Amino acid sequence: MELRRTMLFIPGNNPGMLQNGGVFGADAVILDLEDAVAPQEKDAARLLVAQALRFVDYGASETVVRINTLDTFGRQDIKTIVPCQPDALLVPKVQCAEDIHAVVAVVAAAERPGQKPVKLIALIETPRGLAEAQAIAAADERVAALAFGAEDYTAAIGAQRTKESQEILTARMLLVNAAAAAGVQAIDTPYTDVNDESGLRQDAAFAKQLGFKGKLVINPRQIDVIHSVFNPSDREIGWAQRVIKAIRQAEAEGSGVASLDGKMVDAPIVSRAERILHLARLLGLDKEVQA
Ligand SMILES: CC(C)(COP(=O)(O)OP(=O)(O)OC[C@H]1O[C@@H](n2cnc3c(N)ncnc32)[C@H](O)[C@@H]1OP(=O)(O)O)[C@@H](O)C(=O)NCCC(=O)NCCSC(=O)C[C@@](O)(CC(=O)O)C(=O)O
Ligand SMILES: [Mg+2]
Repeated sequence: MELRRTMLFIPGNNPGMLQNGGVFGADAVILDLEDAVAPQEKDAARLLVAQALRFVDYGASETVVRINTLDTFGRQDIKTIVPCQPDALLVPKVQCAEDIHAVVAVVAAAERPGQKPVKLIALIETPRGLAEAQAIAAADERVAALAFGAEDYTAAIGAQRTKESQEILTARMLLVNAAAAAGVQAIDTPYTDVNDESGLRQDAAFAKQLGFKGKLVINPRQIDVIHSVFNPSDREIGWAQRVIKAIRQAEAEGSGVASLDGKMVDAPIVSRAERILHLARLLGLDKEVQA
């Protein structure tokens, strides 16, 4: 499982930001050729991003490039970018499984022999894309995650965007379900007020509660806040360890159900605890913790 707690957008036409983007510790950097770049700057940005992939050290961050749609600049983006070996492409405004098939065909033709296959992350930000999200997620084995773009989505459905975000609750839940049904990750929309740390913390905590595995990020100051939310807390790790202990003891006594703090522990609780411990191990947080 890839860690994608934070995926930092870096405008593809900003050499300074492209140069420094690796130092912030985001799980992924998204070098953006789409909406952060004006049409007259697309060609220059594409070359800058290609150079960045070759020469900038993004450390442990997954390298992702947001391409344009195939009916605009996307084909040229793929031809130039894929040979520079990004880990993944973020495909915007995906409407249906056929959009993924079309991108896969262009990507496969652009890959060099022996190159590690480039993964795809589908950005779901249109009403049709949301309606088809499960088919999109299952369209090809390259699809590793669905990401949600709430600004384009709410604009398209004519909803008013609010801090409370009630208007995107259903969309968020549908997206998490579609991703889970296809066995891929769900990544939440960016929080656009970069100066509102407590709002970001609340928003990220709610996204985690809904089942998202991380968030798109627009500013480096948002990264630590989001990591602290998506990292399992000592309390969660301690609870998970006690769940595993309790179920092992019950199994040794011939039962598949245990009791912990007066609450039933059975298979789904155990699998939640195992997911927490798996994430804790990935993050090196799997020390003995007392809840
Ligand atoms: C928001 C703001 C203007 C704030 O500026 P500020 O100046 O207040 O930032 P400060 O914090 O003061 O910066 C302190 C230092 O960090 C550096 N620094 C800042 N941001 C950095 C960064 N991202 N990467 C590397 N470095 C960075 C900066 O250069 C400075 O470095 P230095 O001068 O050396 O000290 C700035 O962050 C920014 O431009 N973000 C990227 C915005 C963007 O990419 N949007 C498009 C993608 S979203 C999207 O498309 C979603 C969606 O698809 C969703 C949907 O559909 O719903 C859609 O369509 O909307
Ligand atoms: Mg968008």
